[in-house]
Amino acid sequence: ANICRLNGMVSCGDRHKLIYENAMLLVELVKLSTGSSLVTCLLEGPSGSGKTALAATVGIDSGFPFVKFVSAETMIGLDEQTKCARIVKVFEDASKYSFSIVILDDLERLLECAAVGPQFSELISQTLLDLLKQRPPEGMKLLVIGTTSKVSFMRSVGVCSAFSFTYHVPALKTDEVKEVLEQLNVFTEDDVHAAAEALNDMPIKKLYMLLEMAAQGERGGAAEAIPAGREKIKIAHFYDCLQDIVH
Ligand SMILES: Nc1ncnc2c1ncn2[C@@H]1O[C@H](COP(=O)(O)OP(=O)(O)OP(=O)(O)O)[C@@H](O)[C@H]1O
Repeated sequence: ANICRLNGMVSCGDRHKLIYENAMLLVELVKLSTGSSLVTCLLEGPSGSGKTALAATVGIDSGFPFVKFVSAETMIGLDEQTKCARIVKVFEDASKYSFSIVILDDLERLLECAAVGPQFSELISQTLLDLLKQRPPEGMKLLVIGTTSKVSFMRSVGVCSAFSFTYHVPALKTDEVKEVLEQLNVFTEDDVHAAAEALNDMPIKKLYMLLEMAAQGERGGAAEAIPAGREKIKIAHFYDCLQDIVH
């Protein structure tokens, strides 16, 4: 059992909520458009800020019959041509449905190229740029959501401007951290405030890592007690863990 899995999605403040709402408006835009339509949206922000989770949530909540992730993880070891073919195939599959979402997860990793020479694949970036411009066949409606933590790199290779909307998914500020901690209920009421005060500019992934560490307890004993809600994280131990991750 761990804290992250037990709690599912938590709300992490108005800024994240607004991005979700905007993205859901794009879903509506795609739905209500007449003829064919292609809407593209880029979620950029620091590593671990929750971009993938947000894109996945929009995919699920859209109710669209075709929602597919394109991610580098499923293409490890493939050559450029094969990767391109895989990506193109996903878009072809999408066009068989009236309403589709394609999530291009972690664009910088999709563009990575193992071969020596340039650090990214021109072939893959050109393929993506073409797909982001290509109008789907008549009657097909497609929303493409890209995610990246390397926005300036994406800008330099022209990928940013290929998306019609861009949203910045931020790391969490103190009050947003507090909102998350309150939902997770891993501190006593007194300690929630103190713990949140110690954290600012924290990507949600890092926050979870820190909490998992702290939940292990000083002697590694309380691994089950805290996720199960039987015990709370001790604030002194939490501060120690925080020291460990910042240094
Ligand atoms: N609202 C949320 N509620 C609960 N967990 C979340 C939430 N948002 C993100 N997470 C969790 O935080 C971790 C990081 O999120 P995610 O992978 O979406 O970030 P990312 O910005 O895509 O990261 P990267 O830049 O490394 O690809 C994941 O384990 C995810 O499940």
